[in-house]
Amino acid sequence: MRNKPIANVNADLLKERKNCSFDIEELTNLIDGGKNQTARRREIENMLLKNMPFDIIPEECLSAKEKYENAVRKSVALNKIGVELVSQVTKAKELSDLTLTLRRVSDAYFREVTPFLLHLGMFIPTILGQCSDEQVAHWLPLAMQLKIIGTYAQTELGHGTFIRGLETTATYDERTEEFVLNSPTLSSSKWWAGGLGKTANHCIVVAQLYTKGECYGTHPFIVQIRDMDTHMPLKGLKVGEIGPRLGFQTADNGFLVFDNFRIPRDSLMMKHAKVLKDGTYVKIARHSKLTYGTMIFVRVLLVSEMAFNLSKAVTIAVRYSAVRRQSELKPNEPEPQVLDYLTQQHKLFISISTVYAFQFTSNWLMKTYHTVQANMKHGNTDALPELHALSSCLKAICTSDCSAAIEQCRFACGGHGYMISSNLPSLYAFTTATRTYEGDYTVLLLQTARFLVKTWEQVELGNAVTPMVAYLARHQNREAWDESPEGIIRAFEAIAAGVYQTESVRSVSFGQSDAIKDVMKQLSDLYLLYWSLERTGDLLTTLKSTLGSYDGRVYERLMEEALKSPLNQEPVNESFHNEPEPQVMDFVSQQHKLFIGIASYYSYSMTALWLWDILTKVTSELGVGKTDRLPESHGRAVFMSVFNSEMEKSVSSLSAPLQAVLRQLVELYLYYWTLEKRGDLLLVLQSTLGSYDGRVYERLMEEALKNPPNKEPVNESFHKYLKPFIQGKL
Ligand SMILES: CCCCCCCCCC/C=C\CCCCCCCC(=O)SCCNC(=O)CCNC(=O)[C@H](O)C(C)(C)COP(=O)(O)OP(=O)(O)OC[C@H]1O[C@@H](n2cnc3c(N)ncnc32)[C@H](O)[C@@H]1OP(=O)(O)O
Ligand SMILES: Cc1cc2nc3c(=O)[nH]c(=O)nc-3n(C[C@H](O)[C@H](O)[C@H](O)COP(=O)(O)OP(=O)(O)OC[C@H]3O[C@@H](n4cnc5c(N)ncnc54)[C@H](O)[C@@H]3O)c2cc1C
Repeated sequence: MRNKPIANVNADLLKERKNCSFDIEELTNLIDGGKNQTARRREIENMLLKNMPFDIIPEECLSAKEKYENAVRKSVALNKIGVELVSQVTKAKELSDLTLTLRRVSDAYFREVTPFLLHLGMFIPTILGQCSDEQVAHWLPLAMQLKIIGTYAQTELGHGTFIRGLETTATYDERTEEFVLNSPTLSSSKWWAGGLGKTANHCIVVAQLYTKGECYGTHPFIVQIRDMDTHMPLKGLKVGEIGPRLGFQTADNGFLVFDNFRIPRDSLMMKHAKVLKDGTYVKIARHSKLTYGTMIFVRVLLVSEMAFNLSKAVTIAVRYSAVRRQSELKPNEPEPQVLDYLTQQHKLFISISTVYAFQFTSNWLMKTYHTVQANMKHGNTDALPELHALSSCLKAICTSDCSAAIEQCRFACGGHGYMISSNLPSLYAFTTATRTYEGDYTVLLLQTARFLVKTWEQVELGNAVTPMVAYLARHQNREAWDESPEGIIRAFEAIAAGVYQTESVRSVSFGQSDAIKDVMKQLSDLYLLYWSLERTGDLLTTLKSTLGSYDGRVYERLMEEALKSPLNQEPVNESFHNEPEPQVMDFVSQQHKLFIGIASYYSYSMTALWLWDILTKVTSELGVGKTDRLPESHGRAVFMSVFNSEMEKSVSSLSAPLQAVLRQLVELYLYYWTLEKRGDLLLVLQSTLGSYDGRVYERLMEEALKNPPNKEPVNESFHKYLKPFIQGKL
């Protein structure tokens, strides 16, 4: 399909392609993983092109409800083909290649994401990773053939990061051999699960397991949540869509609240722990964190997801930069392509290199993941902590870098890059979420730091550490290395850079032509040089700080530095004899403090008047006394208003300079209290998160309930597409 010549190609693009120093097909094969894989991908693309419904109206022009229904329509058509293709596969490797190809190609049909993303990305992997063999045999075929549609509900209104703090309870009732699910508080409402709002009929629920009066911590349960025929939510639970968000608009992220909702005993996913009929808890896992396994898997997946998303963004930006011409550099000559500007290349080339850094590292990380999994099957969990640390830091960095790089690509496309139709805003909205979900950036980096500190302790004790962190031992020389946060950050940057360089060299060392090797080498060098320049500060061996020295001799160093000061080279400065002492007003730093205050005063006085209107409105709308701060605000408002109007009346007979000073006093009063009481004014922020009273969860839930998709219990796309599809009638 793509290798056929296309008519009417822009002349500048053609020229750029002709200038290419290597065979594009060869690089395509490298990216796909070989010639056969390229051929297979094209075959699947052609099949989808023939069979997939395209958008008639662009997705972005539809209402939220229409967007969702359109996404279901396309997902069902795509999954029909996917299920058919999967059923023809016999080998595990073929299945993983096919899944990856489908994942990549399917993206072409969605501006946003499919409501089935969680089914594919987390529901199926959790069945594989958390179910006993018998449970896998039951659930996996149903899930693979999409007879059931699932999602993964771990996060709650009150907790996403701190999993041990989840509040949903699953209490075993040995009389009926059931677990009883409850959401004891508002903050325990499940929140965020993709596909939960409208699409899924099953859900993995992570809850605190109680049996025989004891709590055994969080465990995953597989739970049916909607009737398979009517799609109505089952009795004992409340489920809905959480409301509009930055991206993921077609993923129907949902909430779920349990009220004594009963599920059979074998709903507990029993690979790592089980509860016997009589309620006895049996631990099977050799490592307490194996129930977190799906998260590790998805973090590994996300590295390649980021490579893919950035590759799309940078392809868009590079092609457009070849087409776009701007500014007359020489009179009567054509304007140059923006791609020719060095500053434009600076924006784009690092993204290209980053794509390859991510993709090579991702291939390596996935192999490492499978090796660790294979070892764990034989009971060896030794490598799990390192895999957790590695997947955490690589996930954190690549998601963060990827969304920043996509923003650069958007900047590189000027105003047109801001159009939804450029796809750059959607790519950004999708990738910036990845920095938060599946483990927040900071939190995951802290997990890695924890591992590195522990490893460092082992190095200090002279114990052996794994090859990946062996460089810590090599760098025991204090001059080159230290255990400061900067040192730790430097350490994991070294890991990432090291993997990229070795993996890219290994991947291009056979088969590939010299031309490809040259380009890969250049990209690799660019990546390393770019980041060493970006992080020059971290790479400095001394911190140039009296306070941060390794040996902690803070006071000695402060004194040594003080003694070096030129002022200390003479016992009495000549100004003592000759110059008058300056007024503090003459110090620039003092003027800075004062003049900013004066300038701010003028600008804020305008703002204060504006805020005043709002404050009055808020006070009257909410009613005095509704919160304990409102009476105070009211009193303050009366003072302000009386002072303002009374002063105005009385100053008219005074001289102009005095009038001006008194007016300034009024404004100062308003300004002072506006700043002092800005917390109260937050009432105008229109934010569920930033309200003055801090009723965050209540407001999130209130807003979610106002959400139009929640006005109908079952969306019509269920009857039109989902039901016929699930029942094999489509
Ligand atoms: C037709 C088309 C075809 C399509 C094909 C399908 C392909 C689809 C691909 C799509 C790709 C992706 C899409 C996915 C979409 C996902 C959407 C988002 C989903 C979610 O967000 S789900 C929710 C995720 N939530 C989180 O990630 C929560 C983050 N929090 C945590 O992970 C943990 O709570 C914690 C921060 C790690 C802390 O945990 P805890 O308090 O229990 O632990 P401690 O800090 O006290 O540490 C104790 C000890 O445990 C070690 N440890 C922690 N975690 C792990 C782990 N995961 N594994 C191993 N060990 C772990 C930690 O290191 C400590 O060890 P130590 O004591 O130091 O030895
Ligand atoms: C688009 C999207 C889709 C999602 N899909 C799902 C889904 O399908 N299923 C699901 O279960 N969840 C899902 N989530 C939820 C997601 O996993 C959580 O939002 C994520 O894990 C972060 O947790 P949090 O929201 O509680 O953030 P918080 O932990 O509240 O983070 C807030 C701030 O506190 C900081 N912080 C928190 N803890 C610490 C700490 N220990 N040390 C230092 N700083 C800290 C963070 O760095 C951050 O700056 C989704 C989220 C999004 C945005």
